[in-house]
Amino acid sequence: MNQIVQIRNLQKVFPKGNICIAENISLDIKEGEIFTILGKSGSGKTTFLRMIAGLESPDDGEISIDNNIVFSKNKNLEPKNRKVAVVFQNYALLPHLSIASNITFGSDASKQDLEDILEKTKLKGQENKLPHELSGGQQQRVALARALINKPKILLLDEPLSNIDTELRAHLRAELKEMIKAFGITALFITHDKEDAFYLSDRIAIMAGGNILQVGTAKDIYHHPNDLYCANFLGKMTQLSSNTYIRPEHIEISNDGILEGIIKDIIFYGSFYEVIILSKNKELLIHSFDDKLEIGQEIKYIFNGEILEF
Ligand SMILES: Nc1ncnc2c1ncn2[C@@H]1O[C@H](COP(=O)(O)OP(=O)(O)OP(=O)(O)O)[C@@H](O)[C@H]1O
Repeated sequence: MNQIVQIRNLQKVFPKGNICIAENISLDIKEGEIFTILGKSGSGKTTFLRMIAGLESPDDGEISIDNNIVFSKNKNLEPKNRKVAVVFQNYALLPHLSIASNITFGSDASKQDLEDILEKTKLKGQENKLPHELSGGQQQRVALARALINKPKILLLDEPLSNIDTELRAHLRAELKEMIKAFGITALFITHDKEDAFYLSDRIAIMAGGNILQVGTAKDIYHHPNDLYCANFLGKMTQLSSNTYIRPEHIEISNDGILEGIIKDIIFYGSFYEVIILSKNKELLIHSFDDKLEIGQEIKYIFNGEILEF
């Protein structure tokens, strides 16, 4: 697979407050993949995306898109010359403009381009409506159509799913993935939400304090976190010794177990139970599907998955 975005030694410090926002970041994004930057608020995700888009200047380093250097010591291409398009939080649609005008706003796309994109985003027949007359899913498609009409090489998505209520969010997330994959476009998605990242991404980079801590598939980073920060960020764990940890799904309540404990609490999460076990004065977290367990019950357990060591 071709590398469509190549980032080398990217550095950026905001002088006010001396905030290091990119500390020597190097990474590659492959053609056709959905690549996610996952990090807590303030980790530097938005600034990173803005540097790729050309909306913020790095202090040092190099960015190439589609084999063209768009930023280096001697070069800083305008956003419109970078073959990128940005989908902003809440889509940033213009409320008083028709769907057609929203899609073509600021673009020199032809009538045929508009027709094509309306067709591809299943918005044919909606072009004369105003944004508020469309459903959440349709509004998202307008935002994608507006981004895609200029045929960018990479789609940059700045937390498009935040501030949307849970039910609609799940629907929009599914449609977003379907659309991106149908267009076959490379996408860089930034989010603080682990679930969105796991759902959408081919690969994920974990960002903290302007650093990329780990890059991999969701499975890679969940099962083989590089450090304790990544491990904790991606899911719950029980500490077993000074440097060993285990995920709740890797402890099993079983009569074959040689370790013993007593159930201290059971929390119902809908599709599974989180069971807190007291064993040798230590609390262990277990995820279980067994709906016969009771608080106070004596149980035996085994470790049935990898023990993480840092
Ligand atoms: N123009 C600026 N000047 C000074 N500091 C800035 C500027 N833009 C962002 N920052 C600071 O840089 C840090 C990272 O901001 P950034 O928005 O890139 O992070 P983020 O991970 O996207 O967070 P969020 O999800 O909250 O937007 C924050 O502490 C922010 O206050």
